[in-house]
Amino acid sequence: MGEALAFDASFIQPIEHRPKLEHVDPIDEVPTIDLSISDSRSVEQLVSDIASACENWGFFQVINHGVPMELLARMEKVAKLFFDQGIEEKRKVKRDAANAMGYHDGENTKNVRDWKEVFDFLVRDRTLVPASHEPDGTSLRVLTNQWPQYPPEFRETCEEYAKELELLAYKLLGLICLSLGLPIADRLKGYFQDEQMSMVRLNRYPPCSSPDLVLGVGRHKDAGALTILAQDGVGGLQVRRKSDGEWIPVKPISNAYIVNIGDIVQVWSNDKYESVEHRVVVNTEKERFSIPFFFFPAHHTMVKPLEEVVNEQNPPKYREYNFGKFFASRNRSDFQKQKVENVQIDHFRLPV
Ligand SMILES: O=C(O)CCC(=O)C(=O)O
Ligand SMILES: [Fe+2]
Repeated sequence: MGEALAFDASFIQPIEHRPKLEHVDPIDEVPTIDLSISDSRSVEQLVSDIASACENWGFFQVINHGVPMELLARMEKVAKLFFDQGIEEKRKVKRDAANAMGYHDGENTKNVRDWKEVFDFLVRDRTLVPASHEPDGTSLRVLTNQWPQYPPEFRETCEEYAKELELLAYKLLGLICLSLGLPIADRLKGYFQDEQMSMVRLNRYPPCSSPDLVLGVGRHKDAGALTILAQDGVGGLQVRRKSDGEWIPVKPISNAYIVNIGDIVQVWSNDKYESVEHRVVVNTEKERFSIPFFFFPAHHTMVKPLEEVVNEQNPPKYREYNFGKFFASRNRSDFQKQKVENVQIDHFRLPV
């Protein structure tokens, strides 16, 4: 992805979405939560910290999360070695309409091109997904991973990483369950076992001569249940603060993961927790790497407010929707510019 692309109009954000690049001093920041339990820190305290972070921010960072830091370091290394290759090499594992996994450098968020290149792989290889976004279509297709030859340890490292992150995802899902007052931490696990659609993405954001005109990823909400993100020390992720709508940078903390609530947890919690908008700004100097793990349930999951959460005073705010179809519609814009804004959970909101 060359610097000359800076002047390609497809990257240019509408004026109202261009980033302010001057330093913003956040009055308060995304909370950091220690996941370890000790004599001085009970599970109840941890669950209560998770509840406040989910309600107030929809985003938090976690430390003492159990993922070995040497494994993350190896992931960052193979990501860099892969992206540092020439475009011809990377395009050998290019994603296309037939295979959604692999390398690509042309994603659109809200119809503007993102200033990044990515490599995607599934946590469960050979995952079933709906063949089309059409609501009536019932046929499925199989998504498979494709792996580059270089670096040779790429595949093994990615597979090992995905397994570790899945464990962290279950841990966080359990804590979120408890924080919503559900009696059993494993209540939501069944939606993910066997056929989960979870995937890991390696992102590289190249430096850009006009960072004021573009975004690494345009503002968006994540469609899954949770996202668990590793970012390097460069910074660039910004979160829309719920209290005032300001874009607040998420400070890089070494050895921490950033966790955010996705659309599914918003619906499950009947809006107690919200999936918050975020975006990535780029800079003139440094390339940035990040690695999100998107925790997605099985394609056939029907998403609706949890029975344990709704009652007469808090009636369901959404009608149910099929996650696989939601995901398929959301991803259409990756290949073809869409004339309309892509699907959002608000389309399933029930009238009050
Ligand atoms: O790179 C980042 O910091 C965030 C990326 C992101 O939000 C996404 O890929 O959904
Ligand atoms: Fe995101």
